[in-house]
Amino acid sequence: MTKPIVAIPCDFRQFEGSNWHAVPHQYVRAAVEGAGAMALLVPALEDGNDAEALLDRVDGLLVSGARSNVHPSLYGREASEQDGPFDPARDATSLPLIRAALKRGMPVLAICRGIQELNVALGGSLANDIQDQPGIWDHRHPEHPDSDVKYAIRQSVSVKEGSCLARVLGAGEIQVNSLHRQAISKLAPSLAVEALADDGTVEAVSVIDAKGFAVGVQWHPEYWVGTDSPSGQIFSAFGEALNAYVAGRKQASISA
Ligand SMILES: N[C@@H](CCC(=O)NCCCC(=O)O)C(=O)O
Repeated sequence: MTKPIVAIPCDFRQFEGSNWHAVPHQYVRAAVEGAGAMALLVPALEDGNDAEALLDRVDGLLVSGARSNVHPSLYGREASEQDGPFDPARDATSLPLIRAALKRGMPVLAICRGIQELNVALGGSLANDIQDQPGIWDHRHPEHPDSDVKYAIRQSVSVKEGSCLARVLGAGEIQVNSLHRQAISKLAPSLAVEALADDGTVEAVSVIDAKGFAVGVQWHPEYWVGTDSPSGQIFSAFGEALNAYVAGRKQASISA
């Protein structure tokens, strides 16, 4: 069977004095090794991307994490200095892709910034610097040069009974990593909470009545996909959904 192709929207970044379209390798590796797919990186453009044309050529969408934050104007708020850094090109690329992929029933896995984009794309809002709120932990990564330390598994989340994730991981407590200072505030109407941290932070969602796999997680299953069981199970389930989508497309083209 031909490998499914997963679109991954890039960040618009500046390295070595020039502008780059970039995705951290861990997401590409997880798509390839965890989901058995090929990764297609989508340039982050404020204008010029055609979501429908792109989705006609891929089989799924993987929306990665990023240091930048979704611009508050996209969920009806004024932006302040503290809300940054921003990446408007990433916003302009990701949000239309998320909406269009969900409309087609294409598998979507949204991670960290990705779950935040999923929520905003569907009409929800975000809270900034959640660690400053009473009773909320510090979900940010430890400042450390070693990525394995930054992405260390160090937090419990509880997967809800009867959720999509429960069908993949089983309901109950799992251990995850945590590298974020924003989180879902107003939940988009078409999203269901799938997992919560002990401090009440939304850690996973799914799209209600989605035609296919449509899950967002606030943690980073991509990083330990090869060694951490829940991480591997999430990407394996994503891969199964991708293959089912490919088979469905083939069947539709035969019947047409
Ligand atoms: N900016 C958002 C999303 C955080 C996120 O995606 N983190 C992964 C990258 C971590 C890093 O390299 O710093 C937030 O802070 O909530």
